[in-house]
Amino acid sequence: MTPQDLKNVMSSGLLSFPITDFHDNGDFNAKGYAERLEWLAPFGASALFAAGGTGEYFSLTASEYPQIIQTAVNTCRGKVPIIAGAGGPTRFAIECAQAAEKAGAHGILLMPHYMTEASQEGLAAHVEAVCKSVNFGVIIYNRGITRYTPETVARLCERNPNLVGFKDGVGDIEGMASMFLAMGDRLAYLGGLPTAEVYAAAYKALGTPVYSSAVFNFIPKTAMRFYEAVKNDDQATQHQLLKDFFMPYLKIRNRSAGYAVSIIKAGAKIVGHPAGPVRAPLADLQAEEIEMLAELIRKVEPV
Ligand SMILES: O=C([O-])C(=O)C[C@H](O)[C@@H](O)C(=O)[O-]
Repeated sequence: MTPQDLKNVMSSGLLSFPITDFHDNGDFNAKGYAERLEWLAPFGASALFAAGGTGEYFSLTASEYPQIIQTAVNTCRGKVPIIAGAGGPTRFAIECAQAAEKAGAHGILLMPHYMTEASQEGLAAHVEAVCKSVNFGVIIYNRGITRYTPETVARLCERNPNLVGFKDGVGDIEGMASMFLAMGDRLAYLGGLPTAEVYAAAYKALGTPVYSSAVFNFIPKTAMRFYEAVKNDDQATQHQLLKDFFMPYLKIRNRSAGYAVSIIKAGAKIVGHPAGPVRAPLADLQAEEIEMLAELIRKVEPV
């Protein structure tokens, strides 16, 4: 897939980040992961991000990463494009990006560099080194301490034709509006805040309607229904689902740092597609919280 093709894929539809399956001892469970992707692929997401944030990229080892991406590519070939997470230290991000390209992924989402603060020049050098190490498309991820200004992104785009996408996980409306107005259709934009549904209508009004859904992992039909409601400006359905599901869901998610991922694994288990535990430093939901989540799921997708 060319970088331009990747940009086109990112320009419409609902995208999602599958969780990564682990055995009870924490090892990667390739069979479970393949079964999960087989299950999710037909629900209509326009691309799946393997080993992204919800896929616990930040907890994966260098040796298991290629296996995860290869499993995703092999399982989804001909069904749905696979974009791989890659990030952390520049050289590690390059190793991952090249492994993903070799495995047949369709592009990468360049995750934050972690830990240290960095100047715009430093961030630009990091992104450029990764872009130049591969031929396929690169999407940068605005999140945490990795925050790009429109000037930095404009310079990067001039020098790196394969930089085709910008994913926002910060939620600064002024920042996102400045980026979109400065870069226009040079980039594809993805709203990717934790529980992106809550921001979807606002981002659409800004001119960037595409978002990724983590809840797609366990209520894919509802996630698609919400996406259709946003697409068609059907506020009644959006508000109903926000009231019935998303707002009480946020209350559970906000009980603990890191639950944005743990709650997705809990949801998958509740609907009969368990992916095993999360890895430290995340923690799994408590029994009482799992029961609260199950109750909510029954409201929108009764079995
Ligand atoms: O890696 C990530 O940032 C994500 O997993 C993004 C999520 O899908 C986010 O958009 C959400 O929680 O809906």
